[in-house]
Amino acid sequence: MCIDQGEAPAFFLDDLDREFSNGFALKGSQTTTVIGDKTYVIGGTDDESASTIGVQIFNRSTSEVTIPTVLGTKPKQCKDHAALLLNEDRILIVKGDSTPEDCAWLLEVDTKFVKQQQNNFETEVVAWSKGVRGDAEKPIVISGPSGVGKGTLIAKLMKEFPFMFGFSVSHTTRSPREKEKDGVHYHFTDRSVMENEIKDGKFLEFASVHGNLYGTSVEAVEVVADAGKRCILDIDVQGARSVSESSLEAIFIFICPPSFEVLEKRLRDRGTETEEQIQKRLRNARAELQQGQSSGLFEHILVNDDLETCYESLKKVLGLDGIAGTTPKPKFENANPVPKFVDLPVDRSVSKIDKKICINCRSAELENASEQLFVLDLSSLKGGAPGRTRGLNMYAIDPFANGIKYEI
Ligand SMILES: Nc1ncnc2c1ncn2[C@@H]1O[C@H](COP(=O)(O)OP(=O)(O)OP(=O)(O)O)[C@@H](O)[C@H]1O
Ligand SMILES: Nc1nc2c(ncn2[C@@H]2O[C@H](COP(=O)(O)O)[C@@H](O)[C@H]2O)c(=O)[nH]1
Repeated sequence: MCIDQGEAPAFFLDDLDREFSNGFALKGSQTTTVIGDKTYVIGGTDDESASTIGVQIFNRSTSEVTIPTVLGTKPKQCKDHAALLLNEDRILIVKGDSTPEDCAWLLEVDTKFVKQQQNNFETEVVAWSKGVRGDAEKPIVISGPSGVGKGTLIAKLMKEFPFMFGFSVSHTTRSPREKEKDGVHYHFTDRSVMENEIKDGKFLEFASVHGNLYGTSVEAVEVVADAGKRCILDIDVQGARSVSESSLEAIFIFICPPSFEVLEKRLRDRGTETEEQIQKRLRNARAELQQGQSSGLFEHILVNDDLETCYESLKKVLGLDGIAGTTPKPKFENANPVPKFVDLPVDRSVSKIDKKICINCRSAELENASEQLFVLDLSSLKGGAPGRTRGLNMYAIDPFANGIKYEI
């Protein structure tokens, strides 16, 4: 067997007590998890039409129930789930009747990220992130004044290494330029829509740049990582600072022009801005150059004088000098049968052995097998909300093939 032997499984059955002192009663599939004075009630909502799993907090010292601000992508409702407290700061939710890709979710309740957001929102905050397998390489943040050549360098990188890099498509309230496509260069949006989405916690970072709103959604970064690629963000210095303070670990690169005059010429020659906008961008460039070079935020500062020389320096920083970029990464092929569904036992109990969560799934997958053991290995979890918690390992153990592990 690949789970540790000799340790008695600890069974978790959360909601033994289904009524609270203030008369608040749990509904069918809701579970409770206690942390200090707070009981997190997970599942269902007051609005039964809601399609995602709801969260309420019962404060035992005040007997009040609050609905927190919920950040991150929320998991879809399911008929059943199990809840397990991890490290006093996040709760693992195992969805019953789900696919392996959608079975593990983490609700951060007291992590560094949640504490920061509580200060911003001045409310109770919790944040969902989806547990996913494998690691993602650190995203690359590229900043520099408007017209310095960030977009040109990124386009070269993506062209040479199409299988390696993916671009984080930002949201912006500025109007599209002639050749720009919605959803490719930017998600073009209205200010009021974007402001509401910012309030809803959709953005990893956002800033007002040259009079318009720009922002990186959590989803923009995560879809690139989900596709197995390394994410590139083209954002201004304010945005880079916000990313450095977020839970996203990234590499920060600042691009400088050889001189202010050259920067001005490139902006003018590009021909995409009015004179008024050019003046505004140049005024902002002075401040950005000063901050970029002196803030200590950027680990790498490159001068874009000759394009090819700067591109080679960028490749070197990324460890790509001498690497051919056209070969796709081999896909992981799994020869073993894998279960299509994770189904919780009737009593919703799952057992935790060290950092492994074991679930006796009812399975229609394996003929003659009434159940099979499904293991969620949390020993290499990385990152956290917003978005995805990576490094989850999942495998099934065939009850008939002693010791054979099926990677999912
Ligand atoms: N090394 C270079 N030498 C000469 N021209 C360059 C060089 N790098 C970029 N350019 C040109 O400068 C202009 C501005 O480049 P680009 O649009 O990539 O800048 P940017 O930093 O992405 O600007 P913004 O922040 O406004 O999006 C473009 O016309 C591009 O072709
Ligand atoms: N903070 C953020 N800055 C962003 C984002 N997307 C782009 N940008 C920066 O805005 C300026 C202007 O871009 P332009 O396309 O109008 O020329 C440039 O410096 C970009 O780096 C973002 O999501 N967040």
